[in-house]
Amino acid sequence: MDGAALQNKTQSDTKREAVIRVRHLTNQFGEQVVHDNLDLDVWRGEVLGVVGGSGTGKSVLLRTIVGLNKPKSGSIEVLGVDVLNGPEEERQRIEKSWGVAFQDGALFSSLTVLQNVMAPLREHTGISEKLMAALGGLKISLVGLPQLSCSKFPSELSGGMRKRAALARALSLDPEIVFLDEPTAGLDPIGAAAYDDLIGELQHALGLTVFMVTHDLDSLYAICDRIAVLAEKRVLVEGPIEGMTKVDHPWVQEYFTGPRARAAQQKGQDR
Ligand SMILES: Nc1ncnc2c1ncn2[C@@H]1O[C@H](COP(=O)(O)OP(=O)(O)OP(=O)(O)O)[C@@H](O)[C@H]1O
Repeated sequence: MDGAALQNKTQSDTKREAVIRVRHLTNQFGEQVVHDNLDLDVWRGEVLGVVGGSGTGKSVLLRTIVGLNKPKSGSIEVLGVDVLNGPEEERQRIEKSWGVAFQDGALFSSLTVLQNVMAPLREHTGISEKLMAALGGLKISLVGLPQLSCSKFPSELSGGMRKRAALARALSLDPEIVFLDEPTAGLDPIGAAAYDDLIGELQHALGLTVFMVTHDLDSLYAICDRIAVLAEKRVLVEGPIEGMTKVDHPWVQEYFTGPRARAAQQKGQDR
């Protein structure tokens, strides 16, 4: 089965709502074309794993969708709003519907964990300090951090705790969509599995749509509903992980049928 056939099959199987719709996206830095006419749909309520070789533009895609990178051309709709060319007030409104957790956490180093989690509430809502602190504390519990971490600074946390704090901040405005950039990178296998479980649980409990850039095969098998493979400057194929081994492309074959993939698949079945 080729990429297009796999995509057609999964789309006709289920008529679902695209909460993110990327069309004809082109990103270029100087002479380097990173994306050329890239299309992608992200369905409501799914965990989409975005994979691809190093430098294929996974992070650039994430950054472009959330407005941190201006593309050369193309269109992006999030929850029906044109985030590239729509009215500014629509854009600002839609920004509150998503949260982003970057690879290194990107927390404010001079703020405590609680202050970090309260920051989006302070920016986007007019609620009282007391209510902000209560909601912030709730999000910190939700991601499995102890309450005593509220008063710690990011430098006083472990790498895994920093990732959870970043997730709590991403959840602070009760978003519909969460973007995660390599969330398990740098975690030990037990920490990474615990983080995957947390994402899976939160996605299920809160009905989140998750856009996750990852290299982690364990995460793909454990929690992703669908995979989008970036190669050749576009989404080469998208669909459930089971179909990936049948895609006739050297990188996809090597990635999804190599020994690491087989081990991850086995682990996924054992969970
Ligand atoms: N602001 C920028 N200016 C110039 N080039 C950039 C910029 N941002 C990204 N690039 C280039 O775009 C390409 C894609 O980068 P990106 O970080 O999206 O890759 P990636 O697929 O996430 O890679 P990795 O898996 O290694 O993290 C790289 O060649 C990178 O150097």
